Amino acid sequence: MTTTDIAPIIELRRASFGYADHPVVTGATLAIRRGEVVAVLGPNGSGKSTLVRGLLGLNDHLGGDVELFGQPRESFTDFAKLGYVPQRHTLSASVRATVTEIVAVGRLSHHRWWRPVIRSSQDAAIIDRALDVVGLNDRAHADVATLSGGQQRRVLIARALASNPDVLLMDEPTAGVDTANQQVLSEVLARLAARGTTMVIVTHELAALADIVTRIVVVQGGHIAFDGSRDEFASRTGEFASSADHHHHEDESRGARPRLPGAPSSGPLDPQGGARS
Ligand SMILES: Nc1ncnc2c1ncn2[C@@H]1O[C@H](COP(=O)(O)OP(=O)(O)OP(=O)(O)O)[C@@H](O)[C@H]1O
Repeated sequence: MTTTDIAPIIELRRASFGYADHPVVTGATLAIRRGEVVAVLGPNGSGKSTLVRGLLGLNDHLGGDVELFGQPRESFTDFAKLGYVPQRHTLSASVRATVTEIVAVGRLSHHRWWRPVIRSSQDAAIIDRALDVVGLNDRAHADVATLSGGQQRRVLIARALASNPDVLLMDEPTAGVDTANQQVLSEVLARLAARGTTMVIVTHELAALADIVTRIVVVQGGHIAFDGSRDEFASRTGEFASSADHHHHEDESRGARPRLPGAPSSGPLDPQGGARS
């Protein structure tokens, strides 16, 4: 392995993110390396989405450092390397588009904007492969409005995959999806993990992903309260029980107080924000 292989592809050092001048996530220190499958857990409103969106530059960066592929995020431009599947996002029923057309949007970042987008045969092959991974080849020409919520999530994952990202960041990919479709989605994620895809997955359904997750990060009250292996996490299940498999309830999500106990003074918890190496 060369140094570039082991250098983190995402690195936060005491990073803070929020909205306007209001910090929501503070002092987050985290390094994600190639091949890792990281589950981000935590109570509703603890700041998981703010953390993921923050490292992508989608909210305000209020302190500390963010490096993407070894470069400060402020000067980083190659966002095609980061595939993002946003939270609670399905495709609008008012937009008439086929599955292929939506997935093709993932190719846009590979085309210079001033040129008309002419899909090459290489693009077509990549789109095909992305649809194959999410098991939607047979719906390629279907109108997206005719798909179920779970299928639409898979279209969005395929769109992210079509940009050939180095890392996939997914915000609750299985939320609001029925059990059968959750199973299909877990299989999709397992297939991606088997291909060595680096993934950061915000989830309340750890059980569905337990086989593929290599590392768990718990966000609690805007801090990284735990960062460790599945085994370390399992040995502290009691402490973090409410972080995993806590079903999402929209009503209690905003402004909810963290339900997890306070950080103890020893062990993998770091009250300063998780500065562990
Ligand atoms: N667009 C926004 N503008 C202002 N404040 C926001 C915004 N989005 C989130 N917040 C604040 O940040 C806090 C954390 O929200 P965030 O969505 O990051 O939590 P979460 O852990 O992802 O929650 P959930 O599990 O419910 O998705 C919220 O309680 C809210 O106060």
